[in-house]
Amino acid sequence: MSTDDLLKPHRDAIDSIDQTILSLLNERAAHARAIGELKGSGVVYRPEREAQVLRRIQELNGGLGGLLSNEAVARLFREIMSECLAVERPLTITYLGPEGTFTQQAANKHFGHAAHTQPCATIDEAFRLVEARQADYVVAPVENSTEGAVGRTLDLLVASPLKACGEVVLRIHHHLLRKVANQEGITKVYAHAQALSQCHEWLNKNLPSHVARVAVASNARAAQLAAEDETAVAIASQAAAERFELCKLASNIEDEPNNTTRFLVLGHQTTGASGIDKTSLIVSAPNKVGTVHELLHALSENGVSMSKLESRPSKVGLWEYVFFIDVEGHVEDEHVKNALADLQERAAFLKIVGAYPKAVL
Ligand SMILES: O=C(O)C(=O)C[C@]1(C(=O)O)C=C[C@@H](O)C=C1
Repeated sequence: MSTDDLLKPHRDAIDSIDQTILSLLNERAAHARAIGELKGSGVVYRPEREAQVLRRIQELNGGLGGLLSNEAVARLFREIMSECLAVERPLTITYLGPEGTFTQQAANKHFGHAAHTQPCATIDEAFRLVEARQADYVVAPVENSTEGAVGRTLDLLVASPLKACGEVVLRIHHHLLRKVANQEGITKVYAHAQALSQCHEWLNKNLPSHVARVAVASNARAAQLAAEDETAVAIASQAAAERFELCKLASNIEDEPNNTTRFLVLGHQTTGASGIDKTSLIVSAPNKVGTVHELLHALSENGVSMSKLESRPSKVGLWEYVFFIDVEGHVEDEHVKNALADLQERAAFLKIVGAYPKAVL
């Protein structure tokens, strides 16, 4: 028997399975449309339900012991839900552009590719469009595992009326990109300041010292500049390499192999509990000895675990600080509710930025 003959029964089986999958996908989309009609002019995107759907799929997949990894099935169902949601109403997500930034990658990871992503010139503008209801959600970076907090986002969180309804965790890989596929005659390397510092050791070891390091607004902008200048290289993502048709001179050049950025998704809605949630808070303490300890005690006394604590100058009084705190659990959970009530009594200022499902993907 020829190879073609041997392939045939498998391909026939795949054709028939695809037909079944296709009709089931359309059946699923019809239910989504019916749900959308029931929601009327209300909020269509339900992060808590999406997290539950993805977690259930992973649980079912684990039980099946099939060939596909939990990560793979979650990615597939992420896209299925994205298309089903677009049947209800397509979403517009703002982010710090240009196209090809890690934030756009984070937006697509969280909302899938049926959502329309809209690049903005600044994080401020990305927030403003959503605040003015000209877009549905904003995705903004809050912290990087090697670089720490993204100050501008944290400052915007203090004043913005938007609420956090999701988080995205993205592994960051940097590549060295150039218009031509060789290392000769390189005079400068363009990158975002954070990428330059995240690849500092690698650059010291692998590029001659006369190569100038030029910080630009984003890694995608760096890729764009490298596409216009053959003597330049850029540090940027795979997406930027593809978008600007650049050659990859070196892959994964970040010094820290677990380099990860965490993003928040913000919109106008409050999100219900999904079962595995986080709550983001902003707290400021009166300027007295021991108050920070007292604030944190309000959490531990009520059995609430903290997953992040970041402080920044409040910009109001000299030496006054605001604290960005993430806790495990949802504001509707009894122990979190009690901790927040205690915190409210001890803090000069308390803002609940939002409660949202822990990232699944
Ligand atoms: O359950 C809903 O509310 C739906 O709209 C359906 C659905 C889905 O495709 O499963 C789609 C969008 C929502 O964000 C959550 C889930």
